[in-house]
Amino acid sequence: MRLWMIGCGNMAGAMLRRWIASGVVLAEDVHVVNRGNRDLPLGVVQSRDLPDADTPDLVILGVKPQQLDEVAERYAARVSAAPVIVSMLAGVDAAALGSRFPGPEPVVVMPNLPVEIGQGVVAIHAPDASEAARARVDALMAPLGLVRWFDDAAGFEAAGALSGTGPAFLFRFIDALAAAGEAMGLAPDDAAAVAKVTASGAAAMAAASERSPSALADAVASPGGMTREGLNVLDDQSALNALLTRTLEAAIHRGREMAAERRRN
Ligand SMILES: NC(=O)C1=CN([C@@H]2O[C@H](COP(=O)(O)OP(=O)(O)OC[C@H]3O[C@@H](n4cnc5c(N)ncnc54)[C@H](OP(=O)(O)O)[C@@H]3O)[C@@H](O)[C@H]2O)C=CC1
Ligand SMILES: O=C(O)[C@@H]1CCC=N1
Repeated sequence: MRLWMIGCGNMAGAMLRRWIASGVVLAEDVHVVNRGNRDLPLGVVQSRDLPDADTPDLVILGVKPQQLDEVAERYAARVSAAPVIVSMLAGVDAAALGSRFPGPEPVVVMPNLPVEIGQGVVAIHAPDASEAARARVDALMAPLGLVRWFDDAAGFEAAGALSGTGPAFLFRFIDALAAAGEAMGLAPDDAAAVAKVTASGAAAMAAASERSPSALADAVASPGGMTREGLNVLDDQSALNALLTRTLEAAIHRGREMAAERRRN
């Protein structure tokens, strides 16, 4: 599959590394346009402009949402013959994408960083996409992890916010566990190592188990033991649930503000 990638930083770079590692894309079939060269897989061409070669099978947009108009102005005509353009820009819906890039079918995705190891989530919203566009996007996204199409905008917004931002919240949780360990007297290195492996082991178990995370928590909490006392703190007045609901609400609120900014422009 031949790709042109306009903007390839943290997120698009993570996707690209997985595409190449999985073999779904060959490095020599990828042309990246960034403002400066990045550390990308060997064989990927990087430049400051799109090539004059034939149009690719897919164009991937990986710049920041605030850069949408700048890159549309510069590249819309050049990509107009491509069959599909995929945007990962938060707060940029299919209408905002399609109006700036006439020609290709617009597909909006919200990936997350663990796609780099094939354990990410890619939420996709493109209710009007043709079967051919869906098949092409599915083939590309399959090696990244869980791929879910949401035909309703609300479902896509909620799933995209949860999966797209979620890794950052979990990374914070790991740090908070380590900090709590330090507060109990652990050396920083020990606290960080123990917190990381505790998190990765528990996450892997939750993903693989037929038991729910709640049932697994109960399995850790021996009756009358230590864990239950700790869970009682987290569960008191649904403290953790309330905190995460507020967290996700704040992220979604910002996504809506960004979407409104793109509509105004
Ligand atoms: N980070 C994440 O976990 C997620 C991010 N996203 C979305 O991904 C997008 C990128 O975010 P992220 O990867 O974090 O940001 P980065 O800043 O890491 O990546 C942006 C990339 O765009 C390039 N760029 C900027 N301006 C231009 C231009 N005019 N022409 C060509 N390339 C340009 C930058 O190049 P240079 O470095 O040379 O300036 C950089 O490589 C955002 O829209 C965000 O909403 C979506 C889901 C998750
Ligand atoms: O923070 C952001 O805006 C992007 C979208 C989801 C994750 N990162």
